[in-house]
Amino acid sequence: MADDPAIAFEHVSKSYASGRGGSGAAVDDLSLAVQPHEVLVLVGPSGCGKTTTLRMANRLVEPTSGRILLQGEDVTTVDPVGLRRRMGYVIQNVGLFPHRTVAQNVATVPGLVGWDRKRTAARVDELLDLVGLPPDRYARRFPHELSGGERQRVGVARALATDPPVLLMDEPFGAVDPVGRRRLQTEFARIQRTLGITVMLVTHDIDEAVRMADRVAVLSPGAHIEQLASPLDIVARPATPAVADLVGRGRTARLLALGRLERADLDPGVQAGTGGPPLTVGAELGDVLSALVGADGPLPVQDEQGRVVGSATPASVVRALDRLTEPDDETHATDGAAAPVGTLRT
Ligand SMILES: Nc1ncnc2c1ncn2[C@@H]1O[C@H](COP(=O)(O)OP(=O)(O)OP(=O)(O)O)[C@@H](O)[C@H]1O
Repeated sequence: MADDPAIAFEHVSKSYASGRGGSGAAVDDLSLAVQPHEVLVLVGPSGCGKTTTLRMANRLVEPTSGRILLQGEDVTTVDPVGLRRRMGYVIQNVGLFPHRTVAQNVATVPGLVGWDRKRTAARVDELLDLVGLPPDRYARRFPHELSGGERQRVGVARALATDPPVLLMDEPFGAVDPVGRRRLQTEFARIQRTLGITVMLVTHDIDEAVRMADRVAVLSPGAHIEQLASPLDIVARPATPAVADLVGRGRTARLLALGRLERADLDPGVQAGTGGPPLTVGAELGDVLSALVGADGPLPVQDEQGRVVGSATPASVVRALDRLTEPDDETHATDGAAAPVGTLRT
């Protein structure tokens, strides 16, 4: 069981009774495994089956066919209350109980599963601290006394209350303004790493996907997997035209955020420019570019031991982008979906 995926979808399909005709299944023969401790993000256009997929995992929607396993166990054999305790669920707009305080909202599932008052109160305080809402200031407030971002934090705390190994998140930051959203994403990434929790997250925002994910599954209608890969691979080497289309706008900017400087990108000469901070092999390309913009020439680059191993110029960044987008084997060279970065402008 220890080696089982956290969640496995095996040939899962879902057709809604009200669906038109037989061919338009919301989810059509999906097989997908979410590994323990990873953040797997489902991204794709509206109506492609993301929410249906997520809701089948916790049995808010029953599959028409196929099996879904939670840590090796068929979810249909787990009683629904036990299942919810093992899978937290966070949705857009949270769905907090409006007439209950923050503390009472977070205590919902512990109450359902019969925790005593003391244990519940301690857990509520711990979780509010974890999500950045100090209990002395927030525990007694009501949802209408919170900002949108604070409500989302309460939603995350509530979903984590019984320490579930798996968290399902459906557009969890969708209702928050872009700045607050970015902050929530960063904080949530910290919480996820701290807890080592397995996360399956649904979004239609490719930037959120590549920022949050260990792996991204790009879906097309019927929850068909267009590509399942690391964020960098998705952006640098889209496997199909649909993926290329999704990452197309802003692709170079995303590559600058995801890509790293390597030795092979450097100019061999060790000319020391001035005005920029020291650069190291492995630096984020966006940081390299920023440093070069503030410098008056090539910048020396050090290895992990602090030895200067070459210098970085704007050409180094272009080389890095070309390296990242070069097809590295036949599987990536599909239909010219991954245009060389030199042809892309963000
Ligand atoms: N209860 C339902 N009854 C009938 N059809 C449904 C139902 N729920 C979803 N569908 C249909 O199933 C398909 C997939 O819907 P789903 O909500 O899973 O997509 P999604 O990718 O999450 O979309 P969005 O990004 O817009 O939320 C859509 O065509 C939708 O109209």
